[in-house]
Amino acid sequence: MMEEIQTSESSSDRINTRAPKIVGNHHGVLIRKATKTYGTGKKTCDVLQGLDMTVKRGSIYGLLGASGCGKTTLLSCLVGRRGLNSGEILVLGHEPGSVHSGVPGPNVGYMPQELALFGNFTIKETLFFFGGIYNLKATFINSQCEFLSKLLDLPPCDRYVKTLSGGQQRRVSFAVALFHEPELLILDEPTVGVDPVLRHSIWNHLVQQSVEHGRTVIVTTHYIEEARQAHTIGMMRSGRLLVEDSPENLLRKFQLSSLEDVFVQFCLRDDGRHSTEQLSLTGSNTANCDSIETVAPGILSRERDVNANSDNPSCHSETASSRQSNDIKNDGLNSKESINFKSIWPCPHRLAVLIRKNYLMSFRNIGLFLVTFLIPIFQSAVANITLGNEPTNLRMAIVNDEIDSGVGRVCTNATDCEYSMLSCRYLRYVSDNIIQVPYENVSDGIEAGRRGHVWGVVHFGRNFTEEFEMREWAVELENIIGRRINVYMDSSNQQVAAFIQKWLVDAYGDFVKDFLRSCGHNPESGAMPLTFLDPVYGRKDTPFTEFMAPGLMIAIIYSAALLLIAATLVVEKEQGLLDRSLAAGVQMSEILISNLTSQFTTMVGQTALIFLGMLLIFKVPCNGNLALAVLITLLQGIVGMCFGLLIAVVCDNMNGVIFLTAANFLPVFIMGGILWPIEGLSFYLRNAVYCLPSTSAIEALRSVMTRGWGLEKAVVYGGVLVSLAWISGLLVLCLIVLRFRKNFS
Ligand SMILES: Nc1ncnc2c1ncn2[C@@H]1O[C@H](COP(=O)(O)OP(=O)(O)OP(=O)(O)O)[C@@H](O)[C@H]1O
Repeated sequence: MMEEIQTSESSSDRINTRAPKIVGNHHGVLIRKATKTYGTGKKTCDVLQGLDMTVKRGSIYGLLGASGCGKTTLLSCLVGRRGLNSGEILVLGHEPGSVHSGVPGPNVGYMPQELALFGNFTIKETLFFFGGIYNLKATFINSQCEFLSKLLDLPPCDRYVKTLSGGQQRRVSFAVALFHEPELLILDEPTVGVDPVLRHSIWNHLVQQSVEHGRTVIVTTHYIEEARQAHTIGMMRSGRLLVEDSPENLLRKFQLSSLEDVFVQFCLRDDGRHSTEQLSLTGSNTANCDSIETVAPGILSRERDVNANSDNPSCHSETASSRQSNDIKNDGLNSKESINFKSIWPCPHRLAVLIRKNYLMSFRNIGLFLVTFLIPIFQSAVANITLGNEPTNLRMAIVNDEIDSGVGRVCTNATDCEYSMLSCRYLRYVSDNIIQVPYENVSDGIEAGRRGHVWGVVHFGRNFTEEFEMREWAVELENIIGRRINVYMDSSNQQVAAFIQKWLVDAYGDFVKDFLRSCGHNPESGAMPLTFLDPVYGRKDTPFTEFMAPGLMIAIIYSAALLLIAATLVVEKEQGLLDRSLAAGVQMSEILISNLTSQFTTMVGQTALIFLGMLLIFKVPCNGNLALAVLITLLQGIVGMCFGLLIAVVCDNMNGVIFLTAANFLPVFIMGGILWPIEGLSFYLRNAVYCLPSTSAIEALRSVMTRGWGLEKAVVYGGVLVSLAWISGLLVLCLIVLRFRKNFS
C-alpha cells in the first residue's frame, strides 16, 4: 500500500524544497564526546557527559535509559533545538542547522514527548500545516493522510484533534513525524499510551521504513522489550552510553533472555566500576549528574536497588577514543560547517503558513476571539463609567447654632435683602451631592464622623448672621471668628474631601453674590479678585475622564497586545508545538514575525473599537488629528507586542508570563502618568519615568487629543520616536535572548 502511494505520488508531486540528499556518508548520526549542561553555578546539571553514539544510516536505533538520563536532551540536540557545550554531532553527514543538512527541516521527522498538536485543528489541517512548512503539494499530503489513517488506524481526517482520545492523539503525532517521509526519524517515546496491537504495527512500519526505504530511525522507549526490533540498542545512563550493540549480541553475550535484564546487568557493572568488554565498546566518561528518580516500568525497582548498593555512583573513565578518532576524521566532524545567513532569513511560504495557522487558531476558538475584542471594550467602559464622576450622596453633619425655634429663629426661604438666618440661606447653595444631616452640637457631629456616618461637620455660630452684617467694619477678631463657617472633615478619602471642600467654597461664592444682588449691589463686588477665564486648552470643567482617556487607551491596547502574544507563544512552547515547528525547519524569526502580523490585525480591531467607544459613546473629544492619535496608540500596541515577545522568549511557562506582565504593568502605567500627573513626582523620578515605554506616548496622545497638537510639536513627535526606539530595542533584545537561550538552554 505504502509503495503504491509512493509510486503514484512520485517526485514531481512531492516536496518542492527538500534539502539536497546527502551522499557519501554511511552514518545516519554520529556523536562524539558530547557534553551538555543545564544551569549555572551551583545549580549546574551535567546531562550529557562525553557521550558517543553511532547510528548507521538506514537502521533503527533504540535508545534506552532511565527517566532523566538525558535521552530527550540528546534528541533535541540532534534536531538542532539545543546546542552542545562541547563535542560534535553529525546528522545525515552534516551539522544540525547547517545549510545543507535539512535538519532542522524536511530531512527529519521529529515526534517529541509532548503531543505537540493543535487541538483546534482537524487531523487533515494538522498535516496540511506541517506539509505547508515543508512546502509539500496538496495531492501528496492527501494521499499520505489516507495511507497513514489506515496504517495507524486513525479516526476520520476531519475529526478535531482535541476530540480524540489520548492514544489517537499520539498516533496523529506519530503520523506528523512520518508523513513527509524524512531521511531521519527521531521519535521520543512514540508508543506510550498505544495498545499492543497498534504498537506492533508501528514497529513493523518503522522496520519497513528502514529496510525498504533506507530511512534512519532513532527511537526512545520505556518498553525495553519492544526495542528488540531495533538493529542497534544504545543503553544510556547518567548522560553516557553504557553500550551500543545489536539486541541479539547483547542477549548472547550475557546469556540472558530479556533486554531488561541486560540493562540491569550493565547498570550493576557501571556502579561496580567493572571494566567489561562491552563497556569498552563505547567511550564512557566521568561524573554523575543529579539523582535519577524514576526509570522505565519494570526496571524501576531494580535500578533503585542498583543505586542503593552503590557507594559511589560516579562513572568510569573512557576507553575507546582511539577507534573514534578514525571515525571522526572519516565523517568530517572536525570540519565545522558554516550557518548560511540566508538560511535564517524568513521564508515567505513558511510565513504564510504560520500566519494562516494563527488566524485559523483564533477563529476556531470563537469564545477567545470574542473575548479578545470584548475585554478592551469592557475595560474602557468600566473605566469611563467608574472614574471621573462626581461623588454623590455624601452625608455632612450640619450644626447650626443660629436655629433656636424657642425664640423664632427658624430657617426660611427668604430671597430678599434681609439679614436673617443667613446660615440657612447659605446652605441652600450647597451642592445636592451633599446630604445635610442636622446635629445638635459639634461633638455629636464629630462623633458621627468618627463612626463613619458623615464625611464631616459644618458648624455655624449663634451670631453668624449678625457678624456677617457687620463685616464691613468688623475688624475685631471675635467678629471675624463669629462669621466663620467651621468645617471638620473626614479627610481619609482625599478625593471626597476635595469635592466637599470645593462645593462648600463654591456655595459661599454663590450665596454672597446672590445676597449682594438682592441688596442692590453689584454681585461681582463680593467675588474673589481671582478669575479663571476661558482656558487656553481644554474646558473650564474638563472632566477627569478626559485627562485619563489617552493613558487608559494606551494601557488597554498595550497590555492586551502584550498578554495575547506572550500567552499564545508560551502555550505553544508548553505544548511542545514550538519545538516541533522549529524541528520542522521553521525559523524563530518567522514565528515572531507571523505572530506580530496576526496579532497586529487583532490590535487594529481593538484600537478601532476603543476609539469608537471613547469618542462616540463616552464623548471624549479628539481636538487634534485622529489618524495621528490612532498611530500613537498602535505604536504603543506594537511596543506591547514586542514586550510580549520578549516575555515569551524568556519564560517557559504561563506563571512566568503572568508574573512578568503584572510586574510590568504597574510601573509602566502608574508611573507613566495615566492616573496622576507625573509633575507630582520628585525631580529625579520625573526624568526617569520618561525612560518607560509609555510615558512619552501618553503625553503625546494627550497633547493630540486635548490640545490638538500635531507632529510639529516636540512632545508629539517625541512620543512617536520613543515608541519606535522601544520597538527596535525590544526586537533586538528578543533576538539576543533567543541566541543566548539557544546556546545555553
Ligand atoms: N531545560 C532544562 N533545564 C534544566 N534541567 C533540565 C532541562 N531539561 C531537562 N533537564 C534535566 O536534565 C535531565 C535529563 O532530562 P531529559 O528530559 O533529557 O531526560 P530523559 O532521559 O528524556 O527523561 P524521560 O525518559 O523521563 O523523558 C533531567 O535531570 C532533567 O531534570
